[in-house]
Amino acid sequence: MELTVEHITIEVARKPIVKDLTLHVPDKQTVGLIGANGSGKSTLLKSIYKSISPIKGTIFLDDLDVVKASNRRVAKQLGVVGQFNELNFDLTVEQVVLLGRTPHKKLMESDNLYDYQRVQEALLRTNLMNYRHRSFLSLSGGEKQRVILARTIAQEPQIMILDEPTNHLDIRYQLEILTAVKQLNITTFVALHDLELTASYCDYIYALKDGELVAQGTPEEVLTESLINEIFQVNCQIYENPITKKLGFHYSI
Ligand SMILES: Nc1ncnc2c1ncn2[C@@H]1O[C@H](COP(=O)(O)OP(=O)(O)OP(=O)(O)O)[C@@H](O)[C@H]1O
Repeated sequence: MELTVEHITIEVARKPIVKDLTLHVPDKQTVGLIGANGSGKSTLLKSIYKSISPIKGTIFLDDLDVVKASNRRVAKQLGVVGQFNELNFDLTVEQVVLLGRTPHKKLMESDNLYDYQRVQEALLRTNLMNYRHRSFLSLSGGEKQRVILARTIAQEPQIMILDEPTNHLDIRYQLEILTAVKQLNITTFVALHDLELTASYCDYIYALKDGELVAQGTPEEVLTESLINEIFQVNCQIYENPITKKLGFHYSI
C-alpha cells in the first residue's frame, strides 16, 4: 500500500502549521520524517490518521481518499503509534492488544480464534508474553509504548504511522521496536528525532522546517552537516559508525 500526500495545508488555531506539502511513501518502504520541535511533524501525521483535517490538499492510501473516508474504513488499513499513549481506564495488556482488532469487527461481534491468534503473535513480536495479564496502567512508559505497538500489529494494518515511537524507550527497546516494525514488511512513515536511528532504519527521508519540506532523499543525501545545522541549529560532524557502518553524528552548539 502506498501513501500519497499532495499539496496539503493544515491550520491550527488559524495559523498555517503545514504548508502546501507533497510527499510519497512507496509500498513496503520505511520513510522517515525529521524536523525540529514544532516544525509540524505531528500535525502532518495527525492529518494522515484523521485526527485533524487539512484545509487544502489530498491524502490517499492507494486509491482510498483518507480525507473523505470514514475513520473505520481508514483504520482497517492504517495503524498508528502516537507520542502519548495513555488510557483513562484500566485493562490488561492482552485486552489492550485485543482492541487492535476493533476496526475489523461488526458491532457486538465477539472475538474469535483468529483474533486471539493475532493478539498472541503481536505479544510475541513485541516480547510481551509475560506481561499479558498485567494491568496496562501499572506499566512503565516504555512498556506501554510496546503494548501500543503490539495493539497496532494485532490490527494487521497495511501501513503504519509512528510518531516518535522510541520516546520513553531505553536503547535496547529503541532498536527492538524499530526492528519489530521493519520485520512487519509493511509501508511505514515514521517521525524520529534520533538521526542515527533514522539513518539506520529509513530507506528515504523527508526533512521539515516551519511546516515546509526543505529536503528529501536517501539518508546519505539528506543527512548532511549543513542541513542538520539548518534545521536543528547545531554544529554537526558526520562519520561512519564503525558498528552499523551507517551514518554517525557528533553535535555541539
Ligand atoms: N492545538 C494547538 N493550538 C495551537 N498551536 C498548536 C496546536 N497544536 C500544535 N500547535 C503548534 O503547531 C506547531 C507544530 O506542532 P507539531 O506538534 O506538529 O510539531 P512537531 O514537529 O511534531 O514537534 P515535536 O518534535 O516537538 O513533537 C507548534 O508550534 C505547536 O505549538
